[in-house]
Amino acid sequence: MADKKEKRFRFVIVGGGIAGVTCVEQLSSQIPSTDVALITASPHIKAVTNYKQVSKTLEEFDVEERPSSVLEEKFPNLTVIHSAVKSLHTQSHSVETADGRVFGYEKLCICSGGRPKLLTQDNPYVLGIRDTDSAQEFQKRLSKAKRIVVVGNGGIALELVYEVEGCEVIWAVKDKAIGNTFFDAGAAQFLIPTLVADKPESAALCKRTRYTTEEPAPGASQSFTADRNSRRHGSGPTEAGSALGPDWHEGIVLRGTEQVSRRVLLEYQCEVKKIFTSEELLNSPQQTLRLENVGSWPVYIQLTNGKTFGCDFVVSATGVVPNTEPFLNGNNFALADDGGLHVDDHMMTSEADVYAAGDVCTACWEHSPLWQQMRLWTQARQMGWYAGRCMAAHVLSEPIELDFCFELFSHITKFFNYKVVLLGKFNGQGLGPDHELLLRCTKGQEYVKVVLSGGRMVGAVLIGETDLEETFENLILNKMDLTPYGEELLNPDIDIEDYFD
Ligand SMILES: Cc1cc2nc3c(=O)[nH]c(=O)nc-3n(C[C@H](O)[C@H](O)[C@H](O)COP(=O)(O)OP(=O)(O)OC[C@H]3O[C@@H](n4cnc5c(N)ncnc54)[C@H](O)[C@@H]3O)c2cc1C
Ligand SMILES: NC(=O)c1ccc[n+]([C@@H]2O[C@H](COP(=O)([O-])OP(=O)(O)OC[C@H]3O[C@@H](n4cnc5c(N)ncnc54)[C@H](O)[C@@H]3O)[C@@H](O)[C@H]2O)c1
Repeated sequence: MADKKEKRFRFVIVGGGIAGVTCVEQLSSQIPSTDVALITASPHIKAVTNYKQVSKTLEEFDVEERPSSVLEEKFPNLTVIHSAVKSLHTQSHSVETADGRVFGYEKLCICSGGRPKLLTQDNPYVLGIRDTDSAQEFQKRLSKAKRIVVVGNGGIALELVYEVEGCEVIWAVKDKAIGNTFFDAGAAQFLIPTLVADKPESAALCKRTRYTTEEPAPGASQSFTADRNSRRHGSGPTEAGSALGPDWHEGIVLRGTEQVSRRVLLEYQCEVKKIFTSEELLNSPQQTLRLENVGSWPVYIQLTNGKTFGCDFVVSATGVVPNTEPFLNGNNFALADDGGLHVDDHMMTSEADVYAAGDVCTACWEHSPLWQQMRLWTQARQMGWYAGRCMAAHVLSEPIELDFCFELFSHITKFFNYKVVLLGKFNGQGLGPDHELLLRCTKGQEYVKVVLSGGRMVGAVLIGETDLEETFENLILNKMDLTPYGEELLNPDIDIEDYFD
């Protein structure tokens, strides 16, 4: 390492995903004369386009994969290096890439993202979905599949069970309701009928009520079948490396071999006990399967509820692990419990002059009472942008305060073809029993849940075209005492926007 010729840059950013690219853009526009290097393992970079600030904290944007030359043309100060960082030497302020080059830095920002946290690492029948390569592999295997098992209850699982057609899906969730990372059991109940046949809804009654949920019994199953006529056709592939994001499935056909359309069997409150091939099963002394099933599937999955399913393959949609490995050896990074690089309120890690942003880091500052970290595209952009600002402020010796975007958690997404907006402590996270829920639900149309604490709105889940996000965001940010309004707050006959004008 000492013999290798080193090229130095003032700023080095690692990772061409949303966090890294946004950080580069921010640095380059704040200090146009400075030299910046973007080192990325992937051949393309991700760019935010059509950015729209929907309200004070809610934002929407598209993400495009672009050749890195587009970024270099825009910022003449920028050099893009296509190679993976193999090691980091914080003492000498340098990184070494897989092709043996060494780059020195004054300030470094690690934006290397995450990778799927698979149920098992070495089983060819267990797939994760992260980037284009893995999405294409999934699509290829699905096109020959009759039955798959999806394990996990977060964003990817929710998207897959809705999108996959022509293949039976066994969906194993460890919770009592679907979608636990994004919403509560009430919202899950609202969404579940969407997995059933696409019948036109009869005129729905709008009702407002206190929050109640009906949970399936432990180990219970539910099955759903739907007819769908629509088909999507493929567009060009995306590059390997960076995480996919909103609407990643829009461009690809997710279809199995069967004529049936969507068919989902839900297994609640169970985890995976064992995954084995048909050969392993035949050779196993304790045979737990009925013999007629043996050999008809390439892989079998045994669940903790005692059921075993044969399938073509298993999708492990069980979260992400931060990509920290190349940076740890020989350094002294503080890591959070989830394996992310510990960052403070200036996006600084515990190593001097090393910052981190996006899925690779864990926000360890004292959070605003209404914000929490989730590994999302929006937060990757916000963190990259703020890290760039902090790095610039530090070299210019300017003061900088935690950005307003970390004041209130907000996320807009789409599940089961419904617009979903999440605000603040949307699931009452960390509030204990000391909170109240108000609910308005119109079957097939909208689900509105408000979380109140001490009479103040602290969170909301809005599903459907509710048009309430901006007003609710204001009510949350203003910390207004809403006790006098009681349940009128969700009265559908009152135009709430005018009400609080
Ligand atoms: C299937 C899927 C669907 C999703 N849908 C949504 C959604 O609807 N909404 C939403 O908000 N979020 C969604 N997400 C999450 C979102 O995509 C991520 O949170 C976000 O992309 C993280 O951005 P990032 O820049 O931190 O990391 P990444 O996008 O993972 O980028 C990391 C970059 O670092 C590079 N890299 C890694 N290691 C090295 C190394 N050693 N040296 C050099 N370069 C390296 C990689 O090549 C890549 O370019 C989804 C994720 C997946 C997988
Ligand atoms: N629309 C969106 O916003 C969207 C869509 C897709 C993905 N994403 C993001 O992409 C990333 C990856 O998605 P994901 O769905 O893999 O992660 P996730 O964090 O959203 O969900 C992981 C799920 O797996 C479950 N789980 C974890 N370990 C398990 C185990 N051993 N057995 C059974 N279940 C287990 C968890 O309880 C959780 O329900 C996440 O950061 C997610 O937020 C977001």
